[in-house]
Amino acid sequence: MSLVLETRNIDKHFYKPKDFHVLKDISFKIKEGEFASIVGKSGCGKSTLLYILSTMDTEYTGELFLNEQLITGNSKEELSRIRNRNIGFVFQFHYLLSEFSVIENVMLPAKKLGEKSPKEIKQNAREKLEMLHIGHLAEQKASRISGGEKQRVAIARALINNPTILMGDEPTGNLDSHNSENVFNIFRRLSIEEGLSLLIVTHDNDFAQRTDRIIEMEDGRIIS
Ligand SMILES: Nc1ncnc2c1ncn2[C@@H]1O[C@H](COP(=O)(O)OP(=O)(O)OP(=O)(O)O)[C@@H](O)[C@H]1O
Repeated sequence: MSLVLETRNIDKHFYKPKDFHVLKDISFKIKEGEFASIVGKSGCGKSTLLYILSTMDTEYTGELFLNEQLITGNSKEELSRIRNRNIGFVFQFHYLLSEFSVIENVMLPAKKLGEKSPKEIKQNAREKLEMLHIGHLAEQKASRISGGEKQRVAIARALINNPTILMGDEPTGNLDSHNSENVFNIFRRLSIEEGLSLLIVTHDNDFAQRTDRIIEMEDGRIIS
């Protein structure tokens, strides 16, 4: 099975207000279709790590590979293209554009990538919404749907460019247990049926326990 993500000896310091060694020798691999979680106490470096893995932060040492290609050292423009095409994101807060319809929100990352016609993008967006059982909401304004539905729209938006990996920072952090369960089941199905890899930062122990692998962090290190 191919490797989707690999880190080799990633280290990072914050230098302001004083030198702080936030990530220490982080090395791990995520395979195709693997559903992994990152856990650890508040402040241990989970979000900082995710920011690097998502290619948004380039201020680190060590190496980051995506789909077996070294991407550390690539230009900002190249990283932006790689990110758009290969990585989907889901956050605690959905960041939908409230005045846009559901389907317009889902279409945005594909429009930004600019590789398909508007008609094709709309068709793909419809398919993603159907897959998440919210096809009937396509023409609704994003401000008019429930919190659980918004998070499903955010997942559809994250999937629109058919990424190889979906990364999440507390994607169930703002949801009740019923909607969290829904999101977990969607992620599980995506890993099994679509071969999507998932790497999810979570404080939800129940959620983490049911993923394929738990990456546990403490004080900037992986401890298990
Ligand atoms: N820009 C920054 N400059 C300096 N220190 C920072 C910066 N960003 C984060 N930190 C510090 O780095 C440490 C790790 O932060 P990070 O947000 O990665 O932790 P976390 O494990 O995601 O925490 P939480 O679970 O609360 O979200 C914290 O001590 C934080 O205060």
